[in-house]
Amino acid sequence: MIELQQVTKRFGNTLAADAIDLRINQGEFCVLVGTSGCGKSTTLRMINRLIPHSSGLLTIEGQEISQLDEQQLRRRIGYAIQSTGLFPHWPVARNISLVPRLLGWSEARVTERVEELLELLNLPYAEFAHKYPSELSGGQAQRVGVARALAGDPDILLMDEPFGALDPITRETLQNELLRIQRKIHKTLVFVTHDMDEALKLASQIVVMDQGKIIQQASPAELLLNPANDFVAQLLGGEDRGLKQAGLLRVAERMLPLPGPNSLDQAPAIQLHDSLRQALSIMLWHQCQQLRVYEGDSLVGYLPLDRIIRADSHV
Ligand SMILES: Nc1ncnc2c1ncn2[C@@H]1O[C@H](COP(=O)(O)OP(=O)(O)OP(=O)(O)O)[C@@H](O)[C@H]1O
Repeated sequence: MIELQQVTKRFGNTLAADAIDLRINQGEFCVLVGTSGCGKSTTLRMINRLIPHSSGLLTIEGQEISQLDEQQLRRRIGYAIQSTGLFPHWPVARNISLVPRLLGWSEARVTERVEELLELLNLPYAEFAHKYPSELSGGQAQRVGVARALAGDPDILLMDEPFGALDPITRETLQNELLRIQRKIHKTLVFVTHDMDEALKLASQIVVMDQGKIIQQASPAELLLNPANDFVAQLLGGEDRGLKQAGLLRVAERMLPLPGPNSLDQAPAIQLHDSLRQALSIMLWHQCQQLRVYEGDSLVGYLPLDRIIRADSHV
């Protein structure tokens, strides 16, 4: 668990972090979100001591981080940033192996780890291990950055706008991959973004910041239902909130059993795990009011428009 108690950071007269109280449990995907200059990056960087906090208590598993040695910090906390920070004159494999080497792992263990991580990030070893960062696309470089942050098998992964510079499609792909990876490795993730949609998609807990302070901490669903004030509501997109909420709900939650054989032959299809927002979009596009719901190749039910709008509607 990461715990910040009354943690403050001053840069001269600027209060970049103002008495932050925050507790991030093991396995949590915590996203810090807010407008530019609100103190997200400062808060993140205090956790790996890149920025020393001015006052307050900042502990990891109960240990004040100022008491941890450099080696322990490096082992326990991975860090990925937007510009990737890859060394341009080192090939991918060497970039990824930086922390394991610093930790004194054997050559065989380092190689095994690099292979494992490239596979996890969907970068085939034979194709990518020997490439230089300049030979990678933005999305591939970002994957290598994430692989490098995970290399020492840290308990905690800090990510500062890692997908901020990518085009929307690559960005979405990497968001999905990060969710897939997190389901597999179950680290404690602290992720900074100014993009509320990204926060809603990724987070188990969202921390909204403004002017160095935490304004609200809640799950995506709670935040959408009960924004603490107008500022949070505005960050959530005002009247778009309904659509964003639909983006968090799965078709599975509203689907109904099939009314009878062949009764829906003409209806477009959707997958059980897709969102109600996707369902609504398909209905608008096809100008229809019901969809056939599939789990893989199997037809498992149907979703009428009324059930998107009201959970208690039985049509
Ligand atoms: N090294 C520094 N020296 C002086 N002031 C700083 C320093 N780093 C950050 N600040 C100030 O602290 C405040 C918070 O900055 P921070 O980078 O944490 O914000 P942010 O929310 O991450 O913003 P962005 O999304 O634009 O990166 C800002 O007012 C910034 O100007």
